Amino acid sequence: MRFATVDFQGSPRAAIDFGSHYRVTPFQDLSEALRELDGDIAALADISEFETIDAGEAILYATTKTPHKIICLGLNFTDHVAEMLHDRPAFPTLFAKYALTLTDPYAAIVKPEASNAMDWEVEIGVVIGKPARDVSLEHALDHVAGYTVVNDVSFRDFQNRTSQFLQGKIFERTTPVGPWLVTRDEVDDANDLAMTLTVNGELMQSGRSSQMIFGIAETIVYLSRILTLEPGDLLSMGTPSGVGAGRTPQRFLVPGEVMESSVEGIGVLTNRIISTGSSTS
Ligand SMILES: NC(=O)N[C@@H](O)C(=O)O
Repeated sequence: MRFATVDFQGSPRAAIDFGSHYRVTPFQDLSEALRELDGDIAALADISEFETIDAGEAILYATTKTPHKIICLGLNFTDHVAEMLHDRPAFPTLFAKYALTLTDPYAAIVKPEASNAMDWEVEIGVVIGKPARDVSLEHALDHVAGYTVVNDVSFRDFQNRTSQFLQGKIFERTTPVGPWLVTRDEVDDANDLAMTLTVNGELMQSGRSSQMIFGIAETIVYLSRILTLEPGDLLSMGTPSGVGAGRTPQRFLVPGEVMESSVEGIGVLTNRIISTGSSTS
């Protein structure tokens, strides 16, 4: 099944994708729906109270607009570790983002005046279903509601100011998520999906999630030793090689450019970079 957060009469709503139309539920987004349904995404389809909107008219918002936690892995693809001149990490390199950092799958993204090193990173997003605490590798994927696409847009000049990534990863409304949440049964093996990113149609990143150093189940086990992963939380699994900072000469995004971030079997994000003061709609 495929789910999305869509606009309904001006506000976001969790919805089920029925191809020609969306069935719109009372929940404000998929994270809230998962929290209210104890992580059982399939139960969303049984909600009796709903409206419908034509798929052609649907405006899609960030799949998860209100996650309690957004936990990201850095340096999790062997070729990206190499291009960034880092050593292979012994443990997952973690950083967080805030809900205010997230934006919609087709939104224009404002290039902040403060940064001149805006970069792209296509990633697989994992949306948590059932709460996960101290889970085993065998059962780890049972806690996954589904997958989505994330572009971990990064600001290298801020990111490299200190040993911590955070300040280069949390600029307001710069991380698109979506277009859909695709349930596990629809994805053959999320640990072996093709991932690409283009800028103005030029291929920048082309990798497979099979290059991940820490896989999805392993990461859930690792994090669940630290804290409870709650329904609607978003994990972002890291990016393959081909980022702007890894190139010679380095290349960064400027207003007018368009990124397309795609993950096989899940979807494509399309985002134009605009300058401050331009309208985002
Ligand atoms: N370099 C860098 O920030 N990379 C991470 O975000 C990543 O590996 O995904």
